[in-house]
Amino acid sequence: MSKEPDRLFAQPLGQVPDFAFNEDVVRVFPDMIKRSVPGYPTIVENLGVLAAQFAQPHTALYDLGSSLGAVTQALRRHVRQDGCRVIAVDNSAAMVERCRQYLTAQDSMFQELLPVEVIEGDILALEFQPASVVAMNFTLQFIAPEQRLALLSRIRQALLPGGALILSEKLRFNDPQEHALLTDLHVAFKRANGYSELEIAQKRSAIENVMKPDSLEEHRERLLAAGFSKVVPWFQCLNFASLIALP
Ligand SMILES: Nc1ncnc2c1ncn2[C@@H]1O[C@H](C[S@+](CC[C@H]([NH3+])C(=O)[O-])CC(=O)[O-])[C@@H](O)[C@H]1O
Ligand SMILES: O=C(O)C(=O)Cc1ccccc1
Repeated sequence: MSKEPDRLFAQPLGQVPDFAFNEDVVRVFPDMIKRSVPGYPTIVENLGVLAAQFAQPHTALYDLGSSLGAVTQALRRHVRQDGCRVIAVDNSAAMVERCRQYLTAQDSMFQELLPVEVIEGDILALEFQPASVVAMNFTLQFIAPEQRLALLSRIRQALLPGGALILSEKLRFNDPQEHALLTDLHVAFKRANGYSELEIAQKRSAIENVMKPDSLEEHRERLLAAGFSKVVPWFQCLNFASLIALP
């Protein structure tokens, strides 16, 4: 894993460009996500444990918006069902290239890992194979809001009985006081992880046009509208949460 620290927003940028998953972000991504998303390491590790409970023999396990493949690596280590394969999908060429390198490194360190395919492509254009596990770890929030229901409906159609969608997202809150409190506490988390006020402010303006969080209520209603039968939150740390949605 690259150990390069995230200083992408440390200098005044004048006009802050919209956030993009480009080569600069790829270089610092492991550090950036760990210092920016409270609970991220816990979510990734437990996602493997959860997935192992839902995986069905001879099915696909998807990691949608796989970035550098942290979730894919957890799936490959934890799932022991016969004949499962992991399909990781990301539309950032820079992410996909580095992800493939990390997975090759994982292959050389562990035996009996699930086979994996990394696809460079848009998850909105993906033809889903029958799947028992679909993980979207902080990816739906980057999909245009008007496309989210259709995507979740297609995931629901691909999911087999006994399977699950595991959906992690940054949340917003309808109650203004709750929203302000958890947003302030997230800023405190970033500060405690060494980000300056300038870094925090510039990152906020970089992501505000490209990342649109929903509330827990919106997620639940949309998942039910997409045909899921049950939505169970299993983790929340400040304004970041992860849900299990059952077909
Ligand atoms: N339409 C799309 N199609 C495919 N990929 C997309 C699309 N839109 C965005 N992405 C990809 O979704 C990923 C979101 S990061 C996921 C972290 C990872 N899951 C992790 O657990 O480490 C979340 C974050 O950085 O907050 C990026 O790699 C984008 O290129
Ligand atoms: O940094 C933030 O404030 C976030 O909300 C999370 C995040 C993490 C990594 C890339 C983009 C957004």
